[in-house]
Amino acid sequence: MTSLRAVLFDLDGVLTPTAELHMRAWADLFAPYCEALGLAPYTPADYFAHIDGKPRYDGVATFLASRGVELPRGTAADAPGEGTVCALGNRKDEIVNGLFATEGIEPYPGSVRFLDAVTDAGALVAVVSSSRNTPSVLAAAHLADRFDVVVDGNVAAAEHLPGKPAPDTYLRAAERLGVPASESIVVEDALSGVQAGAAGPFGLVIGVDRGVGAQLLRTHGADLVVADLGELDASVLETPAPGRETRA
Ligand SMILES: O=P(O)(O)OC[C@H]1O[C@@H](O)[C@H](O)[C@@H](O)[C@@H]1O
Repeated sequence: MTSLRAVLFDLDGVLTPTAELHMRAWADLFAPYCEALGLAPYTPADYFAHIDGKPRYDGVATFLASRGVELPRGTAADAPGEGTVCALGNRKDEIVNGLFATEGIEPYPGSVRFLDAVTDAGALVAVVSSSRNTPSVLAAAHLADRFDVVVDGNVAAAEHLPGKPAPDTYLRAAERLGVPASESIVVEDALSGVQAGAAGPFGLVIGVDRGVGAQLLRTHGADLVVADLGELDASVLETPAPGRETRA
């Protein structure tokens, strides 16, 4: 049996509890927005279905579409506000950075134990996140020097890589590590993230259930679901994904 040689970790919700802060910031943005416009109220289910794991402006556009709202895209230089997709995304970025500063960022202890275990076993490791805040979140969590490769929202924008649920950012990370995707594990907590894993020829897709629900993670592409990465050890590097070789 071929060992899996690389582990590609999502960041928010997998390595750090920052998905929760992103979730709060999106609610702070969209709950009053929906109320003011008389739209159906924003709920946590909207985050999981439309926003979680996706690049910032894709999340805004997908949520607005769910309420039948279409705004001009605008540009990343738009002042935080409500007139364009980018302006709304930039407002949310102000809110989430405020939360990062006031709440602080510590990694999940179980995730650090799993990272230690696979690294000690010789696996190469990467972070693959849609977030453009990845460098500051990794630094705040004291994880910046733990990864061989980082493919984040900034790299994706610079290299014109489509974001999750497309598999491209994960494929790029495996390529940069010099490990075939088929020998790489994708670790994700978001539906868009496990979909990205299932859309590529990866060796294994692990779902971490931080609220999405184990069954939904499985039906969207996870081969294996855990509540916390502390449940796993380096033996996962020997885990074949059932039927994986028949996938794209
Ligand atoms: O706005 P950022 O920091 O670039 O992050 C984009 C997305 O990054 C993902 O990692 C989060 O799951 C989403 O909640 C977030 O919206």
